[in-house]
Amino acid sequence: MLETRDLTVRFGGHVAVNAVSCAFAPGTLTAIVGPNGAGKTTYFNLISGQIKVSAGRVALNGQDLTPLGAAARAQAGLGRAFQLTNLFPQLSVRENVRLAVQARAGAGLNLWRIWSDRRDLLEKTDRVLEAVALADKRDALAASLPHGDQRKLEVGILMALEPQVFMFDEPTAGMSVDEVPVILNLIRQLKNDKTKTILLVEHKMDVVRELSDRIIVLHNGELVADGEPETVIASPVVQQAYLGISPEEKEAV
Ligand SMILES: Nc1ncnc2c1ncn2[C@@H]1O[C@H](COP(=O)(O)OP(=O)(O)OP(=O)(O)O)[C@@H](O)[C@H]1O
Repeated sequence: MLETRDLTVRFGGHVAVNAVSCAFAPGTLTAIVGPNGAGKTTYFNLISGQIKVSAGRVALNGQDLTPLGAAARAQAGLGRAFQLTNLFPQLSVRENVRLAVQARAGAGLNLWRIWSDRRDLLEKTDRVLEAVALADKRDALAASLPHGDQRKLEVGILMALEPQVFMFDEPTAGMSVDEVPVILNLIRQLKNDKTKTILLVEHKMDVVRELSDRIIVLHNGELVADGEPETVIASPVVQQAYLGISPEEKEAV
């Protein structure tokens, strides 16, 4: 169970995330929605350890992660897709995944190690490449891939690391229409696993509606709604705060 308790961060006088308490169970996908500037990415940054909290705590399976930096939190089981910064651009697609598989297996990050004795790790690398639909591009340099393929590779790296918690911040941003379903399928596969905790920041409501078991809404840094997707989407607070229409206007439409 991932939990945030009274999680708060202030930037100068501005409270970007304000006392957010929430728990996320394994086997669930929670979408985090809210208008621009609501604090969604900042909430993610506080959870994954990219920024320090002003107050409150983050815990995973009862372990207090708050004092830990981002790397230690990743070790503890938090996995976040980082808009391509996880990639090694000058390595091939396969080597990128292979290093993640190797790291997960505790085999270290030595690219030159002889791999023939670890057939299981090579097989896992190939399984991940199949899963992210990059098997036919395995020998291409990561840097040479189109944007959508780089995002898929990043998800593959994350899958190879097998974190307990997967955090996706607008995973389909900048993708072409035909690439979007591949990423959504991957997230669906992770969800079907039933053991992973998945958090998704997403603006596209159709994606949110389709994938999520639960939606939480942030507005001005505060948690203002939390519940089943249909109920939350229909709630006045979302109609007003997120979609920008008041219930009266909606009547008129
Ligand atoms: N490092 C920072 N220093 C100062 N202010 C910041 C910092 N990071 C975020 N903010 C402010 O905190 C607020 C929340 O920003 P955040 O990026 O978390 O919102 P968001 O909900 O993810 O928005 P979007 O949907 O546009 O990505 C904004 O007002 C933003 O300007």
